[in-house]
Amino acid sequence: MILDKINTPEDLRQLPEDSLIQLCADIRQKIIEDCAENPGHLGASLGVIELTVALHYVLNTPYDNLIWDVGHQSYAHKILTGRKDQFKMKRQFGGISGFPKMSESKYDSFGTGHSSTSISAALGMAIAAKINGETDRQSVAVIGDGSMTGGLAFEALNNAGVHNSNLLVILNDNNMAIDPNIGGLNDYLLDVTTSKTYNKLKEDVWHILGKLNRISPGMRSFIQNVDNSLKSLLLKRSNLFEAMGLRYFGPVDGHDVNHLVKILRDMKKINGPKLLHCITVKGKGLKQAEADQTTWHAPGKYNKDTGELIKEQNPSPTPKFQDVFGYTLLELARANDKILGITPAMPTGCSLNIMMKEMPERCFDVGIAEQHAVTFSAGLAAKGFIPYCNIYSSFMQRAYDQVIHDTALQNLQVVFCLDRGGIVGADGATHHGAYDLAYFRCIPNLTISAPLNEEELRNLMYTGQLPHQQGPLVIRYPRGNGFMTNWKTPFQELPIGKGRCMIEGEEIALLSIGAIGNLAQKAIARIPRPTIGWYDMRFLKPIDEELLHTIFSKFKKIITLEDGTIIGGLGSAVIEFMNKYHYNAQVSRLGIPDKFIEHGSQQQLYKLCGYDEEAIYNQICSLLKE
Ligand SMILES: Cc1ncc(C[n+]2csc(CCOP(=O)(O)OP(=O)(O)O)c2C)c(N)n1
Ligand SMILES: CC(=O)[C@@H](O)[C@H](O)COP(=O)(O)O
Ligand SMILES: [Mg+2]
Repeated sequence: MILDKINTPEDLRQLPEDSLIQLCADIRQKIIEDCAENPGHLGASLGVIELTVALHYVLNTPYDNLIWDVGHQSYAHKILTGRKDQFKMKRQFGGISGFPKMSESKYDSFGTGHSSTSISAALGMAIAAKINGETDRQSVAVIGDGSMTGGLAFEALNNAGVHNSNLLVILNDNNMAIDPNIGGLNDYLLDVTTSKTYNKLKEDVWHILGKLNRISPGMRSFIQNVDNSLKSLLLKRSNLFEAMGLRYFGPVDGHDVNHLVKILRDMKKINGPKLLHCITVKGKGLKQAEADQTTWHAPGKYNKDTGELIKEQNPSPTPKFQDVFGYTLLELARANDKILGITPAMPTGCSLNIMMKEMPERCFDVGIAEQHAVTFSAGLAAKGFIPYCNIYSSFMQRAYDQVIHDTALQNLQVVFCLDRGGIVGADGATHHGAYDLAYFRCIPNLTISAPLNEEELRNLMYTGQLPHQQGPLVIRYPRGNGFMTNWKTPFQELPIGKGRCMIEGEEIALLSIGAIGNLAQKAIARIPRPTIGWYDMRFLKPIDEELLHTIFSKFKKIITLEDGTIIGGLGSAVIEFMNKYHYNAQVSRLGIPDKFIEHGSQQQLYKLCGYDEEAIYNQICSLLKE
């Protein structure tokens, strides 16, 4: 294996060009073998192996900046940049991250995980290099066609066009996001790829480029100028990226490593912002992954020889929360024709695809565009529809102002279903839904809820569409399976802002919000009753003050439990209540501490944060001893 001899890009750059194809094959084999046992984002990473090898071969990394948008496609990059042996432990507790991370490697020029950031970051680095007089330093952003639909990417392109910096954007166009990439940009990219006029222009540009290599620098700049003025008019009219001020090259075959090397070498000689459009295949090299790209985006375990997916040994008898959302929304939508479903590019992830199958005209996949998803929903609500806007908690961070300015301020009835609230597991720090309870609690008009289980999720979703429901409602639930086998219970309206006592107690009151309360229940079951009282608060805002008065009048020891950051969430709300009404109690707050939490299983991370079942039990015991 050639890969055996390669540990760093410096080793790679010693290889003759004719061995690059074999190196790509070796890397592909390693990724397929390792991910079979230790799953991750397979499809995207298989699609950029040739690009990764060509980039590290031509660029002078880490002096040159190389930024991977989202970063889920960075496996070949990790293998080639000193992490070959650690790759087996990626995404596991204590192992390397599944995403690029500046603290992990000097070759990770910028940390990613959320989409559409790469062009902004690369432009920042390109301008920094320019200011520093480093005219030879390249800054390269590799961004997918899906991530290019994000508003931030467009903001960056718009800005890049007016700076004469050494920025290269590689558009990795595989015509897919996690689900099929849909929208105007996607149609445009397909047009560019197939248009005859366009390909003619492209050939002319390559022709000039080829000649540039063989002539003197003075002549080169003269021809470049002539080429620019002759073509700019035509290209600017016909090409979006040229119109924004970037020179456009392509489309090229993103799996022809030797051709990519040649093109990248040529492009290094051209100053100013430029974009190379590469056509790739998501899942390249594994038949099943190419055939079903959505499943193989992050497929779980599979047989490395046959590519057959391995079924879970003991599948959970309870449903995933996301599926409870999906089936419940369809059920509600059948009965209420005002209900619509919105997702920013996660129809499979959040299970809106369940409603999409039956009612495609009432579901909207708006692209990787969380800000737009929220304001679009607000617009629909302003005209009397009831949008269920489903966004993963950590991606909702993008749309904060849209929730405040466009939705809450106008008190519009949008139901925000926040999937992946709390610790998510292997995706790690970029993806934990740690902050939502805290960042939403300070927004007026917003009702914030978190269901304890499937039945509660259904009832909250039901309550959200009732005619007397006012303003925006947040329903926040975690990644993974619920707790009930018979979860399709009849709908019941839940009183807004009301919590409930689950277990009566005498010495300590444990107040929880959301599904993490089920761990509290288990911990309390180990203590002889009736010592510990358990309260499921259901709503963080408005918080149930009546219930809190009852609790504070009875208990002097209180534990709060939330699967979210301690600062600003339930614990903070309870302490604020205590101060407001001058109660005096000892309040211990369990939740995510004030630091970024890495990757691992959910259980490992609950333990790390001090709120797994054992930690809750220990906290109760230590309070009992006092
Ligand atoms: C802000 C944000 N929203 C959603 C996601 C979830 N997500 C991760 S990868 C992906 C699809 C990306 O598509 P593309 O950029 O084309 O890359 P590909 O997977 O096709 O290589 C999505 C929606 C994310 N990481 N960040
Ligand atoms: C890279 C990315 O952002 C998504 O693929 C994310 O990993 C999906 O997470 P779930 O597995 O929780 O749907
Ligand atoms: Mg794509």
